Amino acid sequence: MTDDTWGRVREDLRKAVGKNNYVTWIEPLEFATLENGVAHFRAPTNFIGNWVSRNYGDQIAMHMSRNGTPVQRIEFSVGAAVREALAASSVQPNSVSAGGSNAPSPAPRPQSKGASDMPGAPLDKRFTFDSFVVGKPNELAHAAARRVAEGGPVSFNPLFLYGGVGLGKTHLMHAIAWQLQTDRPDLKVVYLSAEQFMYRFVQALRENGTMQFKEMFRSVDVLMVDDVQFIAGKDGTQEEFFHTFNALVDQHKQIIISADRAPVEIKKLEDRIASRLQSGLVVDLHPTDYELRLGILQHKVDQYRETYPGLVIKDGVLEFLAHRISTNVRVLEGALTKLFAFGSLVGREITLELTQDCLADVLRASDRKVTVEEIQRKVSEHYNMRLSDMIGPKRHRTIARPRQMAMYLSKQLTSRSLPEIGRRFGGRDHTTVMHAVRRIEELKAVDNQIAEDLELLRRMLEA
Ligand SMILES: Nc1ncnc2c1ncn2[C@@H]1O[C@H](COP(=O)(O)OP(=O)(O)OP(=O)(O)O)[C@@H](O)[C@H]1O
Repeated sequence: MTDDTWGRVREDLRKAVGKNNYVTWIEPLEFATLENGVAHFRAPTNFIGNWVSRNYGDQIAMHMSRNGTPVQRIEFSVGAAVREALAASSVQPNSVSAGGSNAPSPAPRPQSKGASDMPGAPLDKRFTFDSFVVGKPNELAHAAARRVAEGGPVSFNPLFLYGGVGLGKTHLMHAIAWQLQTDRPDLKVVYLSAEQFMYRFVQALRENGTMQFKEMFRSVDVLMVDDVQFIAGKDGTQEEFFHTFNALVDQHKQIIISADRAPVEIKKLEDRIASRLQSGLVVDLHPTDYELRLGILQHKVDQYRETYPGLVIKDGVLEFLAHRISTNVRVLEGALTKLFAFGSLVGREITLELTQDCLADVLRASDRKVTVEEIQRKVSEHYNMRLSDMIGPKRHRTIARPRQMAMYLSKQLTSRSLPEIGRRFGGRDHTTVMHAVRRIEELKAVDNQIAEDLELLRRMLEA
């Protein structure tokens, strides 16, 4: 492909994706080679490459083909060329987690005091408190987020939100930002991913702009950093983050952090940083339960009604989905989107049968995988004991026996190793788990009650 052709493709893409998206995502790309139908591009960072690949890959391929260069695949690698345009651009890359694969165009960055010269990512306009469904697994995180969003005196700093993939961390952070923008436009609110923080920092180092970088970050009123686990092991960035963090806390500025796990569990994160991160309020988003999943689906269906008026969804379909898709909310949403699109395309009402056909692959992929935590919960409910006793030190038979059963079930139903199971049971040794497994196997053979209980628990867990 000649430079001319790439020029025309870029022009078409600019029209197709809009100026902001174009400047942020397409302009930094450098066309490298075209071989055997594979177009190779260099992107300034992995982050940009991944994002473009997921969100604009098809469009790039299409416009190349339309301009006489048919391609089957687009590939990205990280190249040395970092376009000045990106550095100079006031529009910064959105976080991957802020959008996911079906992310809409980034909304305009919130306008706030001094926002024009601040780094930060655009907010997703769908991620507000109104669209966040609250249930038991996320009620504490939601309440804490609401409190911070009031913008009153800082009562816990930082607010540290953690939880597994797709459980709503980014959604809550954006919701806080949106509310603050509306109610407290006087505050400088900055949201960005830890990867972007690093990117800005490295860029500042390269351009001798560290002073400016420091001043910029230390002048914000509310700083939100998403997916902070990303900076673990990146020494320079950790150090800078630590100083930024301390400077803001000293000034009583609110900091909100998210990660995929608790601060102490983030490997290669310096101890002093981990301890700083947990010095405020640490709340986790638990895996969704059935009720929450159903609530989210119902909420989404209400929203979809505007796009697909008249589309009928039969009783039992949402319950079926809430039951069968228990991985994460993003997958749940994706399934519903596909179902609605399919239903409206074929002009049929959405029945259970259609759902099973249309979502066969999604349903297969999310066949239930039992976790040690679920096992602990179910077993403690069954024996009417406190969940904390599962991991606690008590050795009385009424507690020790169910604990051994939970260890046994964990070995049977999950792929966790003995040491991993031991760690999840309050840091016990793998020999303790091994002993428990053997003991329960023996008891099962001679004690009908235990055998029945185990069978019942297994069925409940695999349901
Ligand atoms: N309680 C909820 N109510 C409504 N939507 C939700 C809820 N929880 C998650 N979602 C939706 O699920 C999707 C994934 O959420 P989000 O991106 O916030 O997850 P995350 O925890 O940041 O995940 P990651 O670890 O991948 O960054 C989003 O579209 C979000 O709107």
